[in-house]
Amino acid sequence: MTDSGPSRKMSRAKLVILGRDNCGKTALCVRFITKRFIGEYDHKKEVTYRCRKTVDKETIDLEILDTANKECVGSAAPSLESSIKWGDGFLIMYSITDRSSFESVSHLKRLIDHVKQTLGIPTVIVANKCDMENGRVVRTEEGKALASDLRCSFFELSVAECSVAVELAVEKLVREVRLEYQRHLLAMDKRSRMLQMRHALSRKLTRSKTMQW
Ligand SMILES: Nc1nc2c(ncn2[C@@H]2O[C@H](COP(=O)(O)OP(=O)(O)OP(=O)(O)O)[C@@H](O)[C@H]2O)c(=O)[nH]1
Repeated sequence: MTDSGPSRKMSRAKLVILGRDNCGKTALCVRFITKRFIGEYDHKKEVTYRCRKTVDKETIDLEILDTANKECVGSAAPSLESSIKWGDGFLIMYSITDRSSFESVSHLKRLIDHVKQTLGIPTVIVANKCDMENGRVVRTEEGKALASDLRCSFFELSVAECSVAVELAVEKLVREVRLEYQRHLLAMDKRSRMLQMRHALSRKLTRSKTMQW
């Protein structure tokens, strides 16, 4: 997140896409950036995409980290933690056709809270592959309930079938990151006002002591 000068608008944000292997993370990134759905990708590499988008009439430069096949335990954990430290906002994905991907959502959310050492980090949960109704093993209600427990926004969509739904989900995350940025600025302003007041008060006290002498 960075301040773009006097207007204090957020000009950049770093988003991290998390989720079990094969849930559609790369497909979502590519869909968001190019509006295209491409069936198969190289699954081995972690990639950072850069793009400029306009959300609510404000332009923003996004860096989107597509994490590769990461679990929250074992040898991949330190690298996952460094990706989380890097990010401003998180999109956790699962596939409605893979229960283990659904089960990893809460582990990932807990890890985000732990690494960031605070609650309320902008996080959106995306249930993917809703075009595969025949293979569904996670009900929409389960996804909604989990998102509500974890206090995250929730989208069920098909990256394969709907570009607009992908845009809505990522834009929601951008809005949440912006809101957090504004909150952070307000807190900083408040802190600096308090410090100014404290300095002014201590100067006044010193002056009045000097006068007594
Ligand atoms: N039917 C359907 N298939 C999808 C959808 N999204 C992704 N896929 C397919 O799911 C498979 C995995 O997609 P990826 O985008 O590579 O998944 P990933 O999460 O990046 O996988 P890893 O790189 O292994 O972590 C590919 O064969 C995609 O074509 C979807 O909405 N519907």
